[in-house]
Amino acid sequence: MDKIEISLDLQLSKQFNLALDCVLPGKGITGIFGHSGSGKTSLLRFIAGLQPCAGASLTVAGQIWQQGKQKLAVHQRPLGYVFQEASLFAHLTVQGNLDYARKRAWPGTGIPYPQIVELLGIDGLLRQLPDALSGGERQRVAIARALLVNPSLLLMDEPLASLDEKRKQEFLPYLHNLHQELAIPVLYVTHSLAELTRLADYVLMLEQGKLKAQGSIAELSRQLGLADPDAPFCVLDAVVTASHPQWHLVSAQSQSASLWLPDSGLKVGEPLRLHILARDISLSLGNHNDSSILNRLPARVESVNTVQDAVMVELSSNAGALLAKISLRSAEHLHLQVGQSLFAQIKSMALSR
Ligand SMILES: Nc1ncnc2c1ncn2[C@@H]1O[C@H](COP(=O)(O)OP(=O)(O)OP(=O)(O)O)[C@@H](O)[C@H]1O
Repeated sequence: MDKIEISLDLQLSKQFNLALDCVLPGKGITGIFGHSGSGKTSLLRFIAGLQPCAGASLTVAGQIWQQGKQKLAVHQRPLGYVFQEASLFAHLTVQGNLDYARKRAWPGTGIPYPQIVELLGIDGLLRQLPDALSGGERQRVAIARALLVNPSLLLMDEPLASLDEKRKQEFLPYLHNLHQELAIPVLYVTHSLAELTRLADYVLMLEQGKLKAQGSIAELSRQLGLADPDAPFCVLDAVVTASHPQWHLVSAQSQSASLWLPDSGLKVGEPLRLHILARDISLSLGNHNDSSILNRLPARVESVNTVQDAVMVELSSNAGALLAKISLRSAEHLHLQVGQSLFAQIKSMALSR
């Protein structure tokens, strides 16, 4: 019931066909990820009702948006849409833009207005005109406006694309905070792995209009981590379990493993998404407790692949799937083989959010 069910076969041009049959979670952020031209925006446009597709079907949280001849028009779909560039009304102040959305809100209880304003940090901008805002501020207002219509589904098409790297980093915490509060699903289009692994709970990977993979970030961790040739990584979800102020460290639980990591003002109970570079994981045949490395996880070698001048080792551990990048020399020295048991070592200082 509480899901998004999509089935479409859309011939957009002679060369491009978007064909999908999938069920997405009815809560949390689903990242729609793929290279340029893979069909991400076309999928959002179909969901919004902007891209017609005969014979397709779409159900959102039990409500049929399209099936057979039945089809809700664009204005009948309770959704919010945030585009790459914020499309605010230039003649209205920020307050005016927000009021416009509030007057058109769908019935039901969404996040209350004062909380939306606070979560997106736009309280000080309400009297300004859109032209006086920075790109990041405009996008925050655009998100607030999209939420104020009390949507059942929020569509975001590369909302950070127009921001420079510094502004993106400033913006991400707002999305992160919002994520904690939102009860509705968000479909978030991006081709940035960093954004995806930081924000998404679930991923739909597209390739040339077809579904390449779908699953939780943890399930697709290896596939996603290997997709970044410059800095392969793995992702672990953890929860802070204890604080150790005397060492400026916290303990966090990831599946059944306990990890040490730097205390950057983290609270006990706080969920974390750890992004670990493959080059920050070393391997050892024994459990060397005489080293400075605090995190030593028993692991099993799942695959060993030589990639250019290094060796990528996929591992399973009681913290989740790991990826280690080691030298050819080290791989030879350890006689690495699939099925081998060893220890994955991760410096606490290498564990960052
Ligand atoms: N209305 C249309 N008519 C014909 N072809 C279209 C139409 N809309 C999109 N396409 C084609 O469909 C393909 C997918 O486009 P789409 O914009 O959905 O990809 P994308 O993954 O969002 O790309 P990007 O990341 O570059 O925005 C492209 O080859 C595009 O040229």
